[in-house]
Amino acid sequence: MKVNTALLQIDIAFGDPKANRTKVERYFHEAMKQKTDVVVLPELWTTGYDLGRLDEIADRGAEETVGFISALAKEYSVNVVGGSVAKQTANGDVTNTMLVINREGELVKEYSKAHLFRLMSEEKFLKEGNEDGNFELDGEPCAGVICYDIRFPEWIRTHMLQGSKTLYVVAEWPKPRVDHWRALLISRAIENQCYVVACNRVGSDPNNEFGGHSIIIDPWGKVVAEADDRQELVLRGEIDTSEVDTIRDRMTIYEDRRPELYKI
Ligand SMILES: NC(=O)CCC(=O)C(=O)O
Repeated sequence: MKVNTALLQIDIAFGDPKANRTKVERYFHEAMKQKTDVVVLPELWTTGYDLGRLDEIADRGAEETVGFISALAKEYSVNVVGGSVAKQTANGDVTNTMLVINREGELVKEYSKAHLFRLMSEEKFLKEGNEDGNFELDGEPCAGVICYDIRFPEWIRTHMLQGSKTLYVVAEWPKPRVDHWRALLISRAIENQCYVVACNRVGSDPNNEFGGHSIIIDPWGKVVAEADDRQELVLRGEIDTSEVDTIRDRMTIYEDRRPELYKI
């Protein structure tokens, strides 16, 4: 299946959900000028990393964000891997949660970041998730993870063993480690023989400068499209999930695995 993807690589206003929604709406309309099947947003795009003010700015039950994305998805009949937001749960915890919404405007998946990133103090303010990020869009099996999660190849493999062909990654990845970002994403694509569609932010907040380089990688590890490190833009690329089957049939790594030897 051919899937036209559009990644919104944007700067994020620190702790200002209203300003961020206005910007996302603008870029969303821009993206919809061309045929698009899936729109992807970055990590924590409503609040940025303003973790000290989550009491005030986290989205209760993620209801406001789901309503916002759902309206856009329905208006344009497009699937949305809606980045992640700080979601305040019923018991008062806050999770870093990806929201996936289909063309009908239905919430098809919530995935909460499983690996919290201590270098950005996530473990002090956020609760980790314990569920996987598998979902379907237009009948195709996909997986979604959040930023630091890509450093855990066993977590990505756990998803791919369920049959996913496309890995969506949403991120706020700092510039000083952007070489890790590229290398890790290319490795995840090659070792899992899957498409990787990864949306990062640009700009800076009081603590970090972010590295952009949103990227689409094919299941052979070739870069299909890549943004630079500073520009706000819509990065577009077409993926063809039948390529995944071709490569998996030709080089049979899933059949050749020896899980009985692995000690993890
Ligand atoms: N927001 C994040 O999870 C950042 C992860 C990161 O920077 C890394 O190096 O890993």
